[in-house]
Amino acid sequence: MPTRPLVGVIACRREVEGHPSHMVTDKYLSALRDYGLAPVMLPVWEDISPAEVAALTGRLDGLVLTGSHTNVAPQRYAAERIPENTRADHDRDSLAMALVSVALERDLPLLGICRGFQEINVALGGSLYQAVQNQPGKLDHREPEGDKASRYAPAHDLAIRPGGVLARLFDGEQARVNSLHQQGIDRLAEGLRIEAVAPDGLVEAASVTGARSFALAVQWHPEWQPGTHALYDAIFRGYARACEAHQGQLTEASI
Ligand SMILES: N[C@@H](CCC(=O)NCCCC(=O)O)C(=O)O
Repeated sequence: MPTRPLVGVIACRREVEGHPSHMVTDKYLSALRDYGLAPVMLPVWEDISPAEVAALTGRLDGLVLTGSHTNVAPQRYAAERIPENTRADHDRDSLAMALVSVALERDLPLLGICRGFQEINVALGGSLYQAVQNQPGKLDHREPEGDKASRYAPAHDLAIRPGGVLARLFDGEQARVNSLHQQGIDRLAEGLRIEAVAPDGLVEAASVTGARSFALAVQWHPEWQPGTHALYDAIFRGYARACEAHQGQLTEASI
């Protein structure tokens, strides 16, 4: 019986009922499940060792770096924390940086979402605006008020760059996407290709130049009801195909 590709999903550290915990919100896991994948949560410790990372990822067919209300530590891109930057998760930062290297070294399909997009940029040498709304000429990209349907509703236009990964996945040069982030791409890392921008010029998606597998990261949240949004659906279909291909390679290799 064919097994589903196994996809590692990075956790966040939270306190649950008074206990330190590792968690992933369901929408990431259910979206991966709905597209035929088997998601598994990857726990995060700041002092995780390379051997532990290798053991956690050795059987995976893909990696997903999710969104989170916490922020990548500004020290990781040689910046001082600003007052608007109030939430950190150093345990998550540590594994996220390691997973970017693992994905690219081992051609593991990599999907970054929101904080995950920012992590990939920082891991590859880029930097972030800690409060995009403070930048002259930039929109306020923060999470709107209201119920979840309102918060994850399309919030701004998106211009998709022709000839890239996203343009190959999605037949269209324009879309509208949700927006739930205060931070954003300042200096784009070398080795990343711009795939889409917001009306204010903020980079909203990038791919890893020369990656031999799927390596795409987006600032918005395609895991939110992807079946109702053509662009979100195209991203998850493309990612699932890449994970299936990786699984096939492993299966062939294991014969
Ligand atoms: N904290 C960063 C990234 C924002 C982000 O990932 N938001 C996710 C909200 C919760 C979820 O849907 O997972 C920033 O503010 O830029």
